[in-house]
Amino acid sequence: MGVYGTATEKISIFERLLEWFLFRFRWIFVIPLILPASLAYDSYNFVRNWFIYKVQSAPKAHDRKVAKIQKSVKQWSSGDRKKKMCTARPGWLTMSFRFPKYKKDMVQIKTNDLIDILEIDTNARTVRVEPNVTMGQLTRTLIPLGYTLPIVPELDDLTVGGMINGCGVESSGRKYGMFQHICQSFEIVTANGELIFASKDKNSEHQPLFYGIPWSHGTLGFLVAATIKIIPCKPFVRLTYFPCKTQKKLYDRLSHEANKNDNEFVEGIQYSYDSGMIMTASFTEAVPKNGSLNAIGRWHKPWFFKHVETILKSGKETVEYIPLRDYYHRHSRSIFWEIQDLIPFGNNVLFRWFLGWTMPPKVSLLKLTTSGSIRNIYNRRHVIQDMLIPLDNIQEAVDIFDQEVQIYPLWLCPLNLQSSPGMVRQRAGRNIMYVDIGVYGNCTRDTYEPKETTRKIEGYVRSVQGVQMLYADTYMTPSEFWEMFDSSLYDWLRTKYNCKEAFPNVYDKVCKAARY
Ligand SMILES: Cc1cc2nc3c(=O)[nH]c(=O)nc-3n(C[C@H](O)[C@H](O)[C@H](O)COP(=O)(O)OP(=O)(O)OC[C@H]3O[C@@H](n4cnc5c(N)ncnc54)[C@H](O)[C@@H]3O)c2cc1C
Ligand SMILES: NC(=O)C1=CN([C@@H]2O[C@H](COP(=O)(O)OP(=O)(O)OC[C@H]3O[C@@H](n4cnc5c(N)ncnc54)[C@H](OP(=O)(O)O)[C@@H]3O)[C@@H](O)[C@H]2O)C=CC1
Ligand SMILES: CC(C)=CCC[C@@H](C)[C@H]1CC[C@H]2C3=C(CC[C@]12C)[C@@]1(C)CC[C@H](O)C[C@@H]1CC3
Repeated sequence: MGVYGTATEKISIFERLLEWFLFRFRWIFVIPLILPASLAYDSYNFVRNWFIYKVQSAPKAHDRKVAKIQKSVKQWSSGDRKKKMCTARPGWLTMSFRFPKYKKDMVQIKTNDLIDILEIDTNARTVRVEPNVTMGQLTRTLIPLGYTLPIVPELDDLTVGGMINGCGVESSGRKYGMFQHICQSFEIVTANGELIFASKDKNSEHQPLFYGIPWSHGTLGFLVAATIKIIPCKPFVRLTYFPCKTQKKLYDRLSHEANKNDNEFVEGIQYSYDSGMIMTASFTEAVPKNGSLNAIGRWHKPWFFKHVETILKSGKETVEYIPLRDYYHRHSRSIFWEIQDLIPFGNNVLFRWFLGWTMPPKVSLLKLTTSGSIRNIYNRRHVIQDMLIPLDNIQEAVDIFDQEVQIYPLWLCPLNLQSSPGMVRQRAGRNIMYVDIGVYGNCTRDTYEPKETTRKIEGYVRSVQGVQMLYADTYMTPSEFWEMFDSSLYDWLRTKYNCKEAFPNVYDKVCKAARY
């Protein structure tokens, strides 16, 4: 029997065929099981969250929940401290492809029930939330009140805790930066069980901790609440599509629009080496009489990236009016473009009209049911990476992605990176326009080796003072990691707040060895 693979990973033709079959025909399982389960899960949460919000029981319950967390941490602190702590959020719920290995050897602190919006203060223009509140929950609550978060990372199930302890980017990043930049303060349970308030305010005693938390992945304390800025919004966005048929036009347009103050939102989708679409949007009160309304979130509508591709093919600059919530979650229904591997015929008009209302499958349930064989295929062929690099380097960066993985579409999301203290190293002393290049899909290059290829890309990203989003697989060594990220504030905070015994170092949580 023929054997394929690298020296470390030999597999037979039979195994490969079985994997391929399971991957290709996964929809047989996804449609009758995962879709109804996703619908049931979402419906339950919708009703539960609506009820809790209406009876306003969350703020009282919050103090009780936090006291329980403090008690568990104090118990750990007075114990033998042989094991370190992490949250008890199960690996399958998290928005990365990997299952965290580290959790099973650690003391898991139950932060799972911190799932409520605590307070919306329209005078102060803030919302105070628990960390497991999701982006979908926030847009559903805030938009009808005429408010929104300045940055809404698009997948419905992303959590505030993940966006703060990890990182969050979205098409309004050109104006507001990353999710951490729209936060005002964090309430943290420290390694000795104390509850502290870390605020952006320069007079706040714990201000350095406020800057240290983003990207630290829960290794400086447990986040139990966050106060985030809100801004007034309007019910629609006016979205302009700029088709670009050469790479130069695409990047020139991206750079021009990212630096233009009138744009609230700017994103690009690159469909091939030399073509793509740049989209800009701003809030608008109503659809003008001759305007074209497109409720892209409705169940029977084409997947957003396919709709954009159709406009690209037409080559016509186009304007559409889109309901705000549909715009924010435009990539949810097709999980960017990942859905085409799971349900290849999902964008067919008949499927959309008959079963579109059951979509999308929940990422967490897909993750929970990813068998070993499917995981092998993903490990060998599939790339899920986001690299944040200076916008001026985009051409060079895409050349490297093209040479190494040749995956399209690419997601291009400009973001204004502030020069503030913290793990993300940006020492210019002024804001610099970065771009997140998101690569999600199957690699078509024969030379692709997950580790070597990713290391080459990581090396390039470091060389231009870029950073890799840490939900993705990172193959860097500790010294390479700390060359990419800034440890000065982090290390000092680890000592000041007695974190070294309590929590692993962030590298040990995010490196490949810590994940299945
Ligand atoms: C031994 C020790 C003691 C410490 N004691 C305290 C303390 O008492 N109080 C306290 O608050 N902190 C303390 N810290 C933390 C310290 O504030 C941070 O490490 C701080 O970021 C160091 O700044 P730096 O410019 O020296 O380092 P750098 O490594 O140059 O920069 C650190 C961060 O600041 C950013 N930065 C650099 N230049 C600029 C700029 N011009 N504009 C905006 N951002 C910039 C960088 O991007 C980076 O994220 C201590 C750290 C150490 C190692
Ligand atoms: N548009 C975007 O920006 C997108 C971003 N992502 C990425 O997905 C991830 C978010 O996924 P999500 O499932 O929401 O979050 P996760 O559960 O994956 O959490 C991410 C990290 O934050 C830590 N964390 C979460 N909550 C707390 C808390 N209350 N206290 C302390 N630490 C905490 C976790 O620690 P522990 O390991 O202890 O649980 C974990 O290390 C982010 O890393 C983000 O970068 C993914 C898709 C889109
Ligand atoms: C916009 C940014 C910054 C990132 C988007 C990343 C997402 C596209 C990925 C994050 C987690 C990924 C998972 C999958 C697809 C791609 C992501 C949503 C799967 C659903 C693919 C199918 C597997 O069986 C389960 C995966 C879980 C994680």
